[in-house]
Amino acid sequence: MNDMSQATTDTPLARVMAECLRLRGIATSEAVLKANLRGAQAEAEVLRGLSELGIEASWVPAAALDTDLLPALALTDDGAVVLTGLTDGGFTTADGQRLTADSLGRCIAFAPARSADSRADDLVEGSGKGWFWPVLWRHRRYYYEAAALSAVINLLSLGGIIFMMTVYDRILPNLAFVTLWSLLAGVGLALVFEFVARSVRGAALDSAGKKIDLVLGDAVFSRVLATRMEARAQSSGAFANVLKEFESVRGFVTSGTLVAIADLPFALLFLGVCALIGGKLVAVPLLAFLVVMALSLFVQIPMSRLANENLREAAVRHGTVIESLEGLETLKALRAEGRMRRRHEMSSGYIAERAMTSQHWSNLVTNVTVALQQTAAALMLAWGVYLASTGEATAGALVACVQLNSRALAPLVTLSSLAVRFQQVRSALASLNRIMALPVDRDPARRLLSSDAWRGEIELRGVSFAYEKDARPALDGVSLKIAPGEKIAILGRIGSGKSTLLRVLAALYRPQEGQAFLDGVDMTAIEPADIRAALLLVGQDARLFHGSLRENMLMAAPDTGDARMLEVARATGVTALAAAHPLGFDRGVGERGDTLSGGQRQAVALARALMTGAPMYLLDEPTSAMDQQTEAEMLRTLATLGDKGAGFVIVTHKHSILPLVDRLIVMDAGRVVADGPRDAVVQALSDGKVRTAS
Ligand SMILES: Nc1ncnc2c1ncn2[C@@H]1O[C@H](COP(=O)(O)OP(=O)(O)OP(=O)(O)O)[C@@H](O)[C@H]1O
Repeated sequence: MNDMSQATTDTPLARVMAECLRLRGIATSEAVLKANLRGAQAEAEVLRGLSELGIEASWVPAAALDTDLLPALALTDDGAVVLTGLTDGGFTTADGQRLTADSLGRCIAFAPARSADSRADDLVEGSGKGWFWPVLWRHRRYYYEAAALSAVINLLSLGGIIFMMTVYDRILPNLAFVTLWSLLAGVGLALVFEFVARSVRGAALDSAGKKIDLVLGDAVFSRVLATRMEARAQSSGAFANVLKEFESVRGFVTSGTLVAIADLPFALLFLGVCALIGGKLVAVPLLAFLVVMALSLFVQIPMSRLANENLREAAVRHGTVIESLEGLETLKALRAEGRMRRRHEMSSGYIAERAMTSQHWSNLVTNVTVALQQTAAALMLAWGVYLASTGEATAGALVACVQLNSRALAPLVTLSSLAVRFQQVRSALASLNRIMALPVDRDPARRLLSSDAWRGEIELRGVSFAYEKDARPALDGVSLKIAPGEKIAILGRIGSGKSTLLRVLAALYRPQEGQAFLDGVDMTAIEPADIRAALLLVGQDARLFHGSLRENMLMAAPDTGDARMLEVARATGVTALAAAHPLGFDRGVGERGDTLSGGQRQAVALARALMTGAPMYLLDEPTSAMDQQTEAEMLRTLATLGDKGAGFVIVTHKHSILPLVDRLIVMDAGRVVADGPRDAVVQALSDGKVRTAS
């Protein structure tokens, strides 16, 4: 089987790959590989996913494998195997089979593990600028091609001008028709070449555009998904807007814009030729050229400021739009549409005003350039007449110089009209650089621990965490230990830090003080995907994603078969949801799960989590939107979970959940104020012996 999409989703490729990597001395778990390779459609995507984990790999045909590259992973008709040794004309696999090279598809060979050496870190981890220019540099071939073609086009156009001069100076006075037709044929040929060169140049830039788009687009989006929660922007809309701006950056570096830049040196060539032909006459276009250049550079100052202001306001406007769309129901119910509309209107007005001023500056440069182009032509002609009267210039030289003047100033007209865009792009690139420099979940310089056998034992030592720098900490010196399989409820008033505690346990946020351990290992030394697979969080908002019920159920465990899905669906009441729709498990759930009720969404979210078979679940009010009967069914499911050895930590405001747990933790103002066996804590609470801050 050579189709990666099949291999990564339908077969336990991640398991086989983890085994292969282990044999190669690279420790990584199935969970981590699944998290990074899921959805990889192309071979290059698999390599990119691995490279993000610091694993160097390459695709090779089976016949090219030698002992240095073994163990390697090979795709077969049934999935994947680990090749461990070479035999005559074939391979032995990790499970003792013998396979011929012909029966194998493409293979992945892994480079041996490298030790992390912090001495190189400064060079490797840049300030966020390293994502863009190196990619452009890698595609420089296309730009060289485009620049070479620009040279050809400019030189050919020079031929046209020389032709015109010859017609005036030699052909017209002598009525040399034969020469005229031969020259005309030459010019015709040059025009055909110019047309071809322009088309090829366009195609080269398009190819560069497509390739750069794929690489950079993916790099930016992957980085956004990998950004640490505490580092991401508060407004998703504003964040999304910066991503949208990536389009403008991409469009700029792969559009005809660069052609105008490549034309600029030829402006000097045209001026040089003008000096050769027209002598002193070149002073006129040279002066015009310098004035336009100076003006173009000067207007960059206000335009840069305007572009920055516009980008900021466009982010605010996008944030307003996204927030309004997400909360449309509530806005309508509160009749608060006007408030959002006004915010949108204000932003739009601000943006339009600045866009107009930018355009005004750009128009000024364009108009001045065009006016100077024409003035220079008129002045050259007038001065040319005087020069011609003294024999210093010919009529042909005059006509050629006027042409050269317009050719020399033409790229400036294009560039000045692109100045607005250039400033937008510069400003967008600066924002993107900031995003690309945000800290990510996974420190690429560290070789993180990875295993599939986490037991779910948790320990926090003096953990403190605040969402914002000077805000009161949401967790304040929390210390606790949770044994594998324990069933614990966390109680506490609203805002006491219960959800934050679960988020820190799931490694979504890192403690600013203190340490968190999983199975005795500091969580900062473990692959975040491993922590999240072992300590599975079901958040308060039970968020589903656009797609079918089945896709949502299988989201965290795509390799699971239908039998397991049905078992979990039955236990969580999701089968009833499927049965109520003609499409069954293929029914769509809408964006965010909007076509389901709140309680139904919670049932699916819980089922989705249970599919993974994690050793410990972190449940944040998982049944808050359910009716009594459904809740009772859920709780029975949770209890059976516990019986199978999995533990859970459940945040709840419901007393009906307490009989299910052995231990209670009470939180107040970010601190643990009571922790112990359930009955003892309930007693202490009812006796008023638990001291709270308020
Ligand atoms: N994303 C966030 N950004 C900033 N502050 C936050 C964020 N989430 C929570 N907080 C603050 O952190 C504190 C603890 O919130 P948390 O959600 O952990 O409380 P909780 O005990 O789970 O409350 P509830 O029972 O209402 O769910 C609160 O003061 C809250 O205002």
